[in-house]
Amino acid sequence: MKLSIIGSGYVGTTLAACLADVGHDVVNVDIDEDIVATLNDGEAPIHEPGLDELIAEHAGDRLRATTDYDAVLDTDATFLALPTPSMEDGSNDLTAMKAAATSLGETLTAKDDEHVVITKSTVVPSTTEEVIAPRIADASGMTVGDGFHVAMNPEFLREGTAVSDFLDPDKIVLGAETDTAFDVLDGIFAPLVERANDPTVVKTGIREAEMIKYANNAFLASKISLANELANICKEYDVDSGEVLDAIGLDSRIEAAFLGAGLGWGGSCFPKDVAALAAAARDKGYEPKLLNAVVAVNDGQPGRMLDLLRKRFDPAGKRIAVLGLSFKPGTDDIRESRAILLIEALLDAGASVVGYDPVATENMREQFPDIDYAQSAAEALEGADAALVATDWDEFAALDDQFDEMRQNVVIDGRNIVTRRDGLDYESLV
Ligand SMILES: NC(=O)c1ccc[n+]([C@@H]2O[C@H](COP(=O)([O-])OP(=O)(O)OC[C@H]3O[C@@H](n4cnc5c(N)ncnc54)[C@H](O)[C@@H]3O)[C@@H](O)[C@H]2O)c1
Ligand SMILES: O=c1ccn([C@@H]2O[C@H](COP(=O)(O)OP(=O)(O)O[C@H]3O[C@H](CO)[C@@H](O)[C@H](O)[C@H]3O)[C@@H](O)[C@H]2O)c(=O)[nH]1
Repeated sequence: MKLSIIGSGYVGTTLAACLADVGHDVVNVDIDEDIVATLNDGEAPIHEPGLDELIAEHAGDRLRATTDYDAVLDTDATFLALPTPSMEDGSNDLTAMKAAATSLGETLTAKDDEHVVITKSTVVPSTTEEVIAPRIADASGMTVGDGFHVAMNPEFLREGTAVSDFLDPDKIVLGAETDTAFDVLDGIFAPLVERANDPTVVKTGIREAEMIKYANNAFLASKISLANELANICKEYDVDSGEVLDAIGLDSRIEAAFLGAGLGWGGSCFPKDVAALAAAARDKGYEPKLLNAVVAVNDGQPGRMLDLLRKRFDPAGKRIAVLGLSFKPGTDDIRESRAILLIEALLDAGASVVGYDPVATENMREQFPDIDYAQSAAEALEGADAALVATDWDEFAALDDQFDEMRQNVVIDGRNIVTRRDGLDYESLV
């Protein structure tokens, strides 16, 4: 099939490369000329394992990029993969979605055959039908179901494993209200389903598809917060929370994934999506009590880590190494990274901070240009009074005599990853 994708960030680029790989002709439309040029040069505009290879293979053939919306005219369907960031009250900022819907509608006036517009972005229930579809209708002069159709296909990929998550998903959720839309969605995903490891295809309504995405992320974030709360209680009773969480994860009704206790969840999705779902609930007069608590537990973890440091000494005037700056291992993304909160708190307390991360240093330097950055964990530890471990990069598990170069031997582990050794004043957050 011929497909267009508006927005070529983490999701749009992965979607484009993977859909080209399963055999479709794909064009990416983005307002960012640099991203378009990078894609047309056969390179990935973002850092994701396997993405460079797919783009190098298909660019100039089944995959191209442009800033010109007219490219959608030669396609059967368009995905909207635009950002939906948080506004002050947590609700979605739909500026990019609205702008893209209007541009798309204006373009579709020149199209003779029917077109299917698929929301890929994470949006609260009713957004596709009540915000996006009316804008396309107004700008195109067409009506929903006659000239164009709308659909919703939420995305569950994780950063760091985006390509493999997309090409081998647990489930594919297709939300639509018309047979035409479902037929087009079937045509798009059939070659992926055939190649993947038997994913379940969930066919549902548009609002249900929108909600499934939020429910998925809310559940995972809640699971981590519950693991953190249990681990915090374990700590009070000198109980090994790792053993407890591993054991409950063996229950097939609970499952081991996302029980990793520690500094909590960050990234571009969980904080934004839990906030948007809570804001959407409040908008309808329902106070989301459990989600509020899930956020509160998450927000509390960095402060608990600082308390463990303060138990040893006042950080004012001390040199503190923060190991790990990205929001999770395997990515250079620092959005909503817990390390940001630690660094802010340390600076507020009058400490001097040296940060180290295998790949995220340059991104953190934009946020904190005035702290020190080390080229290695060993360099960060040299002369430090304490080390705070913020991200579970594998290399931190292997640290050993590098700790000998610290001025004081305090190590507070926010991810329970450092191997215990003699001579360290080591404490895990959980
Ligand atoms: N990043 C993830 O891991 C992930 C996973 C699942 C779902 N999502 C959701 O997918 C959506 C997109 O997220 P992302 O991380 O890919 O965003 P992103 O910020 O990485 O990319 C968005 C792209 O849209 C482009 N854009 C903005 N306005 C435009 C316009 N009017 N016309 C054309 N292009 C325009 C930007 O230039 C940018 O390249 C969000 O709703 C997000 O919540 C993200
Ligand atoms: O047991 C765990 C697992 C994760 N995390 C933290 O949770 C955050 C998010 O991690 P992860 O879910 O692996 O990364 P994301 O790329 O943010 O992916 C989430 O957000 C995406 C955007 O919506 C969804 O598509 C994915 O399904 C969903 O997992 C990170 O800060 C992790 O450190 C924990 O603290 N403990």
